[in-house]
Amino acid sequence: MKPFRISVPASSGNVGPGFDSTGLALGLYLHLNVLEANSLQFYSDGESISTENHFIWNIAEHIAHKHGITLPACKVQEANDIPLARGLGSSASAIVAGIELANQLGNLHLTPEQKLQYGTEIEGHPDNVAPSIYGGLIISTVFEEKIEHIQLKDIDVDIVAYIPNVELKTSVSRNCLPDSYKRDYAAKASAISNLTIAALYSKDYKLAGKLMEEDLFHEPFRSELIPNFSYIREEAKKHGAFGTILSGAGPTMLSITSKGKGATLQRYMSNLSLLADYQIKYIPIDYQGITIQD
Ligand SMILES: Nc1ncnc2c1ncn2[C@@H]1O[C@H](COP(=O)(O)OP(=O)(O)OP(=O)(O)O)[C@@H](O)[C@H]1O
Ligand SMILES: N[C@@H](CCO)C(=O)O
Repeated sequence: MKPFRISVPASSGNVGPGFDSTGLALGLYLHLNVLEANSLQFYSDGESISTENHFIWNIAEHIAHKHGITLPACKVQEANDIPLARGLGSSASAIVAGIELANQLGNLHLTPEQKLQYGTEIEGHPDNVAPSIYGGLIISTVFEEKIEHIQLKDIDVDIVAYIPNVELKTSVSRNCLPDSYKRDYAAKASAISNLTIAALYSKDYKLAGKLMEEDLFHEPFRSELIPNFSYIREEAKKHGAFGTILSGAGPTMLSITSKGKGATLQRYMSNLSLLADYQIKYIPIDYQGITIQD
C-alpha cells in the first residue's frame, strides 16, 4: 500500500438563515496520514489511541461493511486543527475523513455524490458535510433518495471566527429549537434565507451581511446559550463587518467583512478584554474540499 494523506476542511453550517441547508468550507483542516502496517494503529496528534469505538475508524468500517469488504491493517496518524464541538463542523469533517479512509483503503471509487449521500445519512443534514467534500459555499437539501446541491465559488469576503473556550454539543443546541413554526413566521424566515443566498450570488455582501443577522430559524432560540452574542455582533459591526452569525450550532461566531479587511478586524477584536480567552482567527475560505495526496 502506498502511503497517502487525506485532508478535510472545516465548515460553518447555516451561514445565518440557511438552516441545515447552507454551509461554507473553511481553511482549517483535519489530516489523516495513512501508512502500511501489520496491525491497525491510530495516533491522534502523536498519541496512540484505541480504535475501539473510535469515531473516524467506526465510520470507515461502517462504509466498508456497506460495500461488503474488510479494511486492511494500517497506521493512521491524525492531526486536527478543527476545534471539537465549537460550531466549525468537526463532526462532519471527521465523518467525511472516515468515508474517504474507507474509499482509499478499500478502493471503492466512491463519487463525491456517494460520499455526500453517506455523510448526510450519518450526520443527519448536509450543510456541513457538503462543503467539507466540495469546498466553497454549498446550498443543498435532501429529497428522499437524492441530495441536490449547488456550489458557489468566488465568495469575495474575508472571514473572522470568534472561538470561545467552551464546547457546545450540536445535540444540546438543537434541543432549544422549536418543533414547528407558524406559516407567517416560516414564510418570513425563508424569504430572509432566499434573499441572503441571492445577495451572496450577486456579490451584494452588504445586503447579505444584514440579512444573515436576521435569521429566524435558529439564532433567536440559541443566542442565550452563546457567550457575548450581542457584544461580538455589535463590536464587529463597528469595525467593518457586514454581518456576524452563529457558526453552525455555536458557540463560535463568525463575521464576514470586505476582502482584505479580515486581518484588521481580527486584530481589533483580539484586543477586546471581554474576548481575552477566545481564539480569534482570520480564516480563509476553502475552495478545494477534500484532498488526497500521495
Ligand atoms: N476528529 C475527531 N475524532 C473523534 N471524534 C470527533 C472528531 N471530530 C468530532 N468528533 C466528535 O464529534 C463531536 C462534536 O460534534 P458536534 O456535532 O457536537 O459539534 P461540531 O461538529 O464541532 O459543531 P457543528 O455541528 O455545530 O458545526 C465531538 O465531541 C466528538 O464526539
Ligand atoms: N445545521 C446544523 C449545523 C450544526 O451541525 C445546526 O444548526 O444544528
